[in-house]
Amino acid sequence: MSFTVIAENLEKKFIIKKKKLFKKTEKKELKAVKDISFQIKKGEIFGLLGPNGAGKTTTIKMLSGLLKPSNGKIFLNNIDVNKEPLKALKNIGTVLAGDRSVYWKLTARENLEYFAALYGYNGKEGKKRTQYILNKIDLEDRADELVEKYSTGMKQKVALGKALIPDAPVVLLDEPTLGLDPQAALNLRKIILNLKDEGKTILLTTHYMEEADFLSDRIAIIDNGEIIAIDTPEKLKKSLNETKKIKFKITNYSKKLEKELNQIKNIKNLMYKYDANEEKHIIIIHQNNGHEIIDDVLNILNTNNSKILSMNIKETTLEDVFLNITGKNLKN
Ligand SMILES: Nc1ncnc2c1ncn2[C@@H]1O[C@H](COP(=O)(O)OP(=O)(O)OP(=O)(O)O)[C@@H](O)[C@H]1O
Repeated sequence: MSFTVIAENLEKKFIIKKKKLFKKTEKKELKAVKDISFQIKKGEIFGLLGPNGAGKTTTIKMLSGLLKPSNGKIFLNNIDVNKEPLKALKNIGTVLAGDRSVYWKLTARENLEYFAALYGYNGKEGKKRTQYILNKIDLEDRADELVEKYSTGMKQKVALGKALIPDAPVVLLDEPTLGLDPQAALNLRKIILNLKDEGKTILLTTHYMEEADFLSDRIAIIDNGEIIAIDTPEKLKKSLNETKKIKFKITNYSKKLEKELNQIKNIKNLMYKYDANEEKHIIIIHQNNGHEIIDDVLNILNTNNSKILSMNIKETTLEDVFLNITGKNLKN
């Protein structure tokens, strides 16, 4: 099996300086990325999914040569980044989260023609390459307006267009849909899928589990600088087969009710929230495999004068996978 991207035992330490009143500045070491390894196959979309501060951006910055790893190795198209950085880094195009590297006082076309020239596409070649990219990022109609007038989604497209100019086989995308409205996010996801169809190898980071699930062939879930699970979205979700998630909307809720529900033998996990819009109490119960708990729940609700308004059994999501491994929510 040949891999286009290989990360071996990558580690990144930062030295944090803390100023203390009347005391010397304290230095502390922070391990943002701790000994992570993964391989990405040619033509694969590989998602790095994790909460804020998990180490996703730091990983992408190491892969793109913007940060030097404290330890570990990176191979891009079998070239060791440490040994031959210039040759290796020719294989990637990177878009960092909130990319500000395009010129807002130029149009998208002017920006792309400028970057095309930097990559050695001159005159007609540059114009041709720009036109090709504008088509790819679906921005032809508005290509001759100033970037400063664009929406966040359009600016993100220009940043992606810039990363595509050199036609590198690997594209690194850090939080590509961050801050975009749902329609713009959907458009960008379609563009990313088209890139995969063209044979590009893509690594994207995201903290949106739906995005990781929708786009990725394989996902590495990262938390606290460590990869805690790595597989296809389907297999990650299947690995949770032992629990079924049942959501109840109910009329009354109390600490006594919660305590009694938690005493049901085969409840693995119980979450409660109040829906202020609908003025309803919601409980979500993870039930251990093969042990029906619905009868027990109904009895307890009954004795606590709480009526069921609705009930549904929920599909497992990557959020559940994350919760199951770490005991916390991905969104927090
Ligand atoms: N240059 C730096 N100096 C010191 N600490 C840093 C630096 N860059 C990142 N960190 C720290 O490393 C950890 C990982 O940050 P990173 O940006 O990689 O996370 P992330 O998963 O991309 O999250 P987010 O989506 O919030 O950016 C955080 O604790 C962050 O504060």
